[in-house]
Amino acid sequence: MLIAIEGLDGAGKRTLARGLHTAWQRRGLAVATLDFPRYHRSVTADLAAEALHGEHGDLASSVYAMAVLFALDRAGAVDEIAALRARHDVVILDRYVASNAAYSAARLHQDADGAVVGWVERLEYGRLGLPRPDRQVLLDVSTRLAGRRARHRATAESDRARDAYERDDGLQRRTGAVYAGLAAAGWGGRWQVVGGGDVAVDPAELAATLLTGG
Ligand SMILES: Nc1ncnc2c1ncn2[C@@H]1O[C@H](COP(=O)(O)OP(=O)(O)OP(=O)(O)O)[C@@H](O)[C@H]1O
Ligand SMILES: Cc1cn([C@H]2C[C@H](O)[C@@H](COP(=O)(O)O)O2)c(=O)[nH]c1=O
Repeated sequence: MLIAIEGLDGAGKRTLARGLHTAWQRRGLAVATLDFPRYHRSVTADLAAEALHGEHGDLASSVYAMAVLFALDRAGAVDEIAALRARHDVVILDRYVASNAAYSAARLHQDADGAVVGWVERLEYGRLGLPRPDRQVLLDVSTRLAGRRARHRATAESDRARDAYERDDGLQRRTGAVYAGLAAAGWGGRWQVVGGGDVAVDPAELAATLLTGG
């Protein structure tokens, strides 16, 4: 089972992914987690991060160029995803293709049925051959809470200074709206929305729900 966790910067995706991982392991399942972008493992991922921290000239100003970098990072992981799926009951992806759709559309002030969302779908699920996830979990934390967590993390961890997307409150707000639209439309497969109203998500409960298909 391939599960993608999606949401805003600072929403708590990594924390939730760890919680799900532990919950499924406790049930005796073989679980693997893969984070995107694959920092320090993929040149394209590192180029994207560097661009979002002000390097590489005007690279970050191009929505499509940034999206291609993120997509090529994932394309380089197609075999790895297949191998992980072959050896595990559950593979958790911390961000996946929908991140590219949501952030690109938000940057272009488009919504979930805008042109760039269709372009991401054709590029990644089409030409690059990425597998569609069995379930996409949208961690629907408010922009305010996600922003507060991202700011707190930036002060607490010296290597986690906020990047250009994280500093842009308007972009985060629009990204949240696009994510909601993608989930409502069932973009790329089935979605489960959790954490709305900033309620705490119990990873063990969610792990059980995802397995039973609820
Ligand atoms: N449920 C929670 N309650 C309190 N703090 C949380 C919770 N979830 C995450 N945090 C904290 O918020 C910060 C961001 O969390 P996390 O790294 O999991 O977010 P993320 O969505 O993976 O972020 P990004 O996409 O920017 O990497 C971290 O400092 C984390 O400890
Ligand atoms: C994978 C991916 C990410 N992004 C955006 C989302 C974030 O703002 C940055 C960096 O990701 P991180 O999880 O905060 O490290 O990049 C994107 O636009 N498209 C993608 O495919």
